[in-house]
Amino acid sequence: MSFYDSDDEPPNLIEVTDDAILSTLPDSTSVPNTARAASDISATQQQSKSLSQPKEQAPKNVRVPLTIICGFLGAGKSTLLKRILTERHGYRIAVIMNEFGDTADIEAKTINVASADDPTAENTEEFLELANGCLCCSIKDSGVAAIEKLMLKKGAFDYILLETTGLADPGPIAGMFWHNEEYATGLADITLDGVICVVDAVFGKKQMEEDHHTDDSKIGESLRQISGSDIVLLNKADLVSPSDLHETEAIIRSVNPAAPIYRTVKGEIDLGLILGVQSYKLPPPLASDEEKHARVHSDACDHDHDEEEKPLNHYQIRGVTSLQVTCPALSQAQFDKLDEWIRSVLWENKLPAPATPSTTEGESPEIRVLRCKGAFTSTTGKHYVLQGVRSMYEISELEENVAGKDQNEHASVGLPDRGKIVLIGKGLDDQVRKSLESVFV
Ligand SMILES: Nc1nc2c(ncn2[C@@H]2O[C@H](COP(=O)(O)OP(=O)(O)OP(=O)(O)O)[C@@H](O)[C@H]2O)c(=O)[nH]1
Repeated sequence: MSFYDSDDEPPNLIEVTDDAILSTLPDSTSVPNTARAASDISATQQQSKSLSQPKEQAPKNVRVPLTIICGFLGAGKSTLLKRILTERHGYRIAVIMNEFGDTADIEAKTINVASADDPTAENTEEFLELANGCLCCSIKDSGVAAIEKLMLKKGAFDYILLETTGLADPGPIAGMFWHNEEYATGLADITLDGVICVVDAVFGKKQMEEDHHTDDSKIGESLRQISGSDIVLLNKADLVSPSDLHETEAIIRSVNPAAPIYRTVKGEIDLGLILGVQSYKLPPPLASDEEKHARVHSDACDHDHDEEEKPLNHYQIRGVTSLQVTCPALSQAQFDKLDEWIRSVLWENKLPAPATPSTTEGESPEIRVLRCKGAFTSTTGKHYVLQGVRSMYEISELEENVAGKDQNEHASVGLPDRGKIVLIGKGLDDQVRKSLESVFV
């Protein structure tokens, strides 16, 4: 069946009135219509008209960054979205609010969620003008076809935000956008900037505990969301005590040590920390424990730091664990061994056979890596970044102008003295650590 069979066909643009514009905003009262300049209005009308057919002068060679916003049910995803859309950031943003819940469908690229009996799945596509002068194209549809069709309007917006449902697993969605070269149409024009997970400071810990207690062969959604994220926002920080915040942060960090955690109230955050961060291109912020500790506690930090590093002795998150291994500058042989090791673990879910088999070590448990990141150098002085989502991974050489940047210039840039590899997933025990470390001997 063709992807563009009539049932799957994404909707055409509908003309919108000012009332329609305001009613589609997350909170229409917060966007004063009078704030729009006449020139902005005519620009909007011009854009609206041009939407039904691609603008000929639209730049075709620039990739549009996309940020996925996932997070627990009611954690504050829409609040964050609203905040981004009403900030003066200069981006013209396309927003996709969708029902990307059935991840298997996404992987199969056969999504058609607009089922006749789902009243929320009505196909609408609207073009909005916001008070800050940015344009917002909102697609309340959920198929890949809708995104591809959106990309035909490339040039009308320069950033895409995709808000998933509270139950969505961001991994397959991120994977789809990350390695989209195989798709012939619009998706190839998108570059994945990063995945933000909004965690509810009030219920997040309970949610993770519940997911932790589920069947050990499964991984709960909240843990998948945290493990698949590049940035975590611990939202509703106003509603809980500092010690509760700290405890939730510790759990999040134990699941995903590679993601910076920022405390927020109603999604209030410097947008430079979450948008345009190029998580899949630049070295991950694999800070030392001390630096990570400082970053997590940079603001609203009013608790006793001596209390901080107490282990979580009442429970451990069993569903997902992480493994961090440092590595020296790699020779070509070590580089090849690392590549082979990663392939075995990500593709075959097992450790490669050791060069000298040990009689003391038993069968390795099944390994399931949800996410891996790393940054390291070669003995020839080249810098590399490792990125992986599920079974897909990429080791890319860092451009010299990026590698040479001062660490302070960009939160994500700056190579550690020693390389570091982080794996997040299941079955990452000491045997896996030893096996990975043996690559660097
Ligand atoms: N006190 C407080 N309330 C917040 C904060 N952030 C969001 N809320 C409120 O929490 C409720 C849920 O926020 P939403 O932004 O709708 O959450 P969501 O993640 O989009 O919800 P779903 O789409 O249903 O999963 C709303 O009533 C918000 O006003 C915060 O930082 N502090």
